[in-house]
Amino acid sequence: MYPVNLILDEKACVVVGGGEVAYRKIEGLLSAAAAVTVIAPDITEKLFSMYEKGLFAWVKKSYEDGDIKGFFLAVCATDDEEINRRVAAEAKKEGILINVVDRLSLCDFAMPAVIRRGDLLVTSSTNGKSPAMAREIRRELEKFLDAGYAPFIEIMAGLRKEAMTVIPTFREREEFWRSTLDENILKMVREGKLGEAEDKIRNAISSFGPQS
Ligand SMILES: C[C@@]1(CC(=O)O)C2=NC(=C\c3[nH]c(c(CCC(=O)O)c3CC(=O)O)Cc3[nH]c(c(CC(=O)O)c3CCC(=O)O)/C=C3\N/C(=C\2)[C@@H](CCC(=O)O)[C@]3(C)CC(=O)O)/[C@H]1CCC(=O)O
Ligand SMILES: NC(=O)c1ccc[n+]([C@@H]2O[C@H](COP(=O)([O-])OP(=O)(O)OC[C@H]3O[C@@H](n4cnc5c(N)ncnc54)[C@H](O)[C@@H]3O)[C@@H](O)[C@H]2O)c1
Repeated sequence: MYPVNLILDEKACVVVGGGEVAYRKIEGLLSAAAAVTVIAPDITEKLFSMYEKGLFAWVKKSYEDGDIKGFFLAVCATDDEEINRRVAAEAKKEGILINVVDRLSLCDFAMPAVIRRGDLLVTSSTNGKSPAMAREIRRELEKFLDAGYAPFIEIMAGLRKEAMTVIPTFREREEFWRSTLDENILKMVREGKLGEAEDKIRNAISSFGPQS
């Protein structure tokens, strides 16, 4: 498996099926800001209330060949083996990225277990060997990934820009960040001392120079 983070902003993605598993996949796609269409004759209550809020489009029908044409990515989450196989075949023919929820052999990509903290994304997968284990590892890692990381990444985006104006070369910036952004900073973030961590880095940027 080769890890990539797909950029889905507003890209047309389709989910075939509207059960509990489809719900999990739809939530993931919406978290990535995809434009989601669901094709299914019926959907769960939870999904229906999301549909009523306008979170995705719903084509209320059973899948037929041709239904996923034009989509960038497709997820097939029905309980019908024959439909899963046909959706995968259409995706292959049309060159659409496909995930069939319980059939790695029909997939172009598999879903990992996901932790999001703002723009921080941490994922866990087992090459399909044990999804339950991917889930448990995700739950374990969640304990260490503090909510403070999300606002601090926003702060870091600003500090990074400042460093670019002060520290001239890529090589020096690389060296700078590797020595400045250490475990003490991460500890401050975990303790909620975001301002203190920011000041420490800003001081290091302003004192950067041949003499330092
Ligand atoms: C990570 C996660 C993401 C997500 O779904 O978004 C995910 N499965 C999750 C949970 C989960 N899935 C299953 C159980 C029951 C226990 C068990 O069987 O282990 C549990 C645990 C639970 O729900 O407690 C059943 C299951 N899943 C697959 C098969 C088929 C097979 O193995 O042949 C079967 C057997 C069906 C059957 O027996 O009928 C296949 C896949 N499931 C994957 C992803 C892909 C590989 C990921 C990897 O590399 O590990 C892959 C290959 C394809 C795909 O779906 O992309 C999500 C955790 C999210 C979270 O909580 O964070
Ligand atoms: N990968 C995973 O993580 C995982 C975990 C558990 C189960 N599964 C498998 O995923 C499948 C779906 O599970 P579920 O619990 O969501 O099932 P479900 O029965 O709740 O939902 C199935 C959905 O598929 C839709 N559907 C059925 N035929 C269709 C068709 N011809 N066209 C469009 N939609 C159609 C139904 O309307 C329903 O919304 C099952 O086969 C299950 O074995 C996968």
